Amino acid sequence: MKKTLKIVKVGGKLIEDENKLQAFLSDFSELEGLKILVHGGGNMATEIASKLGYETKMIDGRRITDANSLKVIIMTYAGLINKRIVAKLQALDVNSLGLCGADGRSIISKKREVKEIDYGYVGDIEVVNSDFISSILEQGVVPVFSAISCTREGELLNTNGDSVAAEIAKALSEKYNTELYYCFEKKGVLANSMDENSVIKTLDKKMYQDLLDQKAITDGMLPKLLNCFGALENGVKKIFLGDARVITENANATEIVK
Ligand SMILES: Nc1ncnc2c1ncn2[C@@H]1O[C@H](COP(=O)(O)OP(=O)(O)O)[C@@H](O)[C@H]1O
Ligand SMILES: CC(=O)N[C@@H](CCC(=O)OP(=O)(O)O)C(=O)O
Repeated sequence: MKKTLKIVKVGGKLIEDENKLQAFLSDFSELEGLKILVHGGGNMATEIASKLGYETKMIDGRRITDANSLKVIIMTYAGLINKRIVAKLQALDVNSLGLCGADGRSIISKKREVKEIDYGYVGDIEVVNSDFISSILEQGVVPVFSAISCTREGELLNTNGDSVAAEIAKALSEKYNTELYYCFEKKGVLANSMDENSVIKTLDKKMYQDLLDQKAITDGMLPKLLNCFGALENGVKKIFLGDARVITENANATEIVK
């Protein structure tokens, strides 16, 4: 029988608040079984870029990444945020290993082709090295991924954190029963973005399409849900979206179903 593997993505707005980050990591440290953490950090990168005089441009929840923003992103995601999270997990007695896509050739991507929009140094994931990742897991070590992938030619690329989590979950579904949890600043997917309590408990593809038609899904929720439905169709067993507590208590969150 396959073991269960939980892949948890935590968004940038939760990790930039020290108290929220600590509470989340404490809950994460108590999760039983095999687990992987993927973190974002978009807000912090925007803030640091601005201090350096670089302007940030986002389209539909995705960052337009020029050469300067790429440098900021590598330093912020793979450096500051990733290493801080790993150190905090060590203090919580979770032996963890911080990675970006170049480490262990774990996430190989291709630079996104320019169509209507030039996203710049942004990667679309081609291969996840599931043998390498499972070899870490089987040693009892928890991989912590930043939202950076790497091309076969050795170029680091900014990669949406939600996509990193979904692609890891899909690739590891051959070896494990995978469950995907997206933790962000709302309680779940909202039917009405003005009403924090309009959480949709169960979201299927038909309802998703209706919400898209009504323009009730915008910004960062667009890549999140696109990734969720892609993951569900590619072997991922359970998917929940909610606030930081969704990993321990998912009754009030959104479950994605076919
Ligand atoms: N229908 C919706 N339900 C919930 N959030 C939504 C919805 N539509 C747009 N959003 C926005 O999407 C954001 C989540 O995406 P994002 O900011 O990228 O999160 P994270 O950085 O945590 O991954 C929410 O904070 C909210 O502003
Ligand atoms: C290409 C792209 O959009 N990459 C994202 C990666 C970080 C991320 O996903 O961070 P959050 O989870 O905090 O939103 C970005 O640079 O914003």
